[in-house]
Parts: sequence; C-alpha cells; structure tokens
Amino acid sequence: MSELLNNSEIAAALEMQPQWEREGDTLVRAATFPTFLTGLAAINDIATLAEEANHHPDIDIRWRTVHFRCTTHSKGGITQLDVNLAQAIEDVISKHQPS
Ligand SMILES: C[C@H](O)[C@H](O)[C@H]1CNC2=NC(N)=NC(=O)C2=N1
Repeated sequence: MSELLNNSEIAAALEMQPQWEREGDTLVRAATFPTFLTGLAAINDIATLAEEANHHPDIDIRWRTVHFRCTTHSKGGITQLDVNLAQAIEDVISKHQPS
C-alpha cells in the first residue's frame, strides 16, 4: 500500500480524480468553500480521517481557498495512501459545498 506508484499508476488515479493534479511527487487540489468557517469544518473532518489512516495531507489555508497536498513523506513520493487520501478529501469537499 505504501510503495511508490509509477507514472502510469498515478495517471490512472488522476483519471478517477479530475479535480486533482500532479506536481512532481505530490497530488494537489485547491478547493474553495462558501465561507472560511466551512473550510475549517471540512479540514476538521479531513483531520479525523487522516488520523484514522495515519496519513496526513499538507494543508495551506488562504481564507476560503484551501490547498491540499498529498505525498508519502516517508517514501519521498506518491503511494496508494495518497490516492486513497485524495479520494477521502474529495468526498469531504463535496459534502461541504452548497447543494
Ligand atoms: C511515523 C510516520 O510519521 C507515520 O507513519 C506517518 C504519519 N503521517 C504521514 N503522512 C504522510 N503524508 N506521509 C507520511 O510518511 C506519514 N507518516
């Protein structure tokens, strides 16, 4: 699960997650929320999932826009853990958007 993915595996994962992009050894996503506090509520939910997975995104909060970066620091690149985390983050982002 935490072995480095090759380029085609990463490309296939991104096909499933079109909101995410690859920046070198990291999967990245910028999400804009209705309010600053909504963004923080989403981050709180993501933090719980990250703790459960023992795999954590890098998070950069810019008012209502939150930048997520997923990479496996201990491996120095992208693993299935990052793909799974990106999917979990995407699900939380969707839940915190206006219906
Ligand atoms: C001991 C090590 O820090 C832990 O296994 C986890 C914590 N969360 C982590 N998160 C991420 N993104 N990469 C890691 O290598 C990682 N390691």
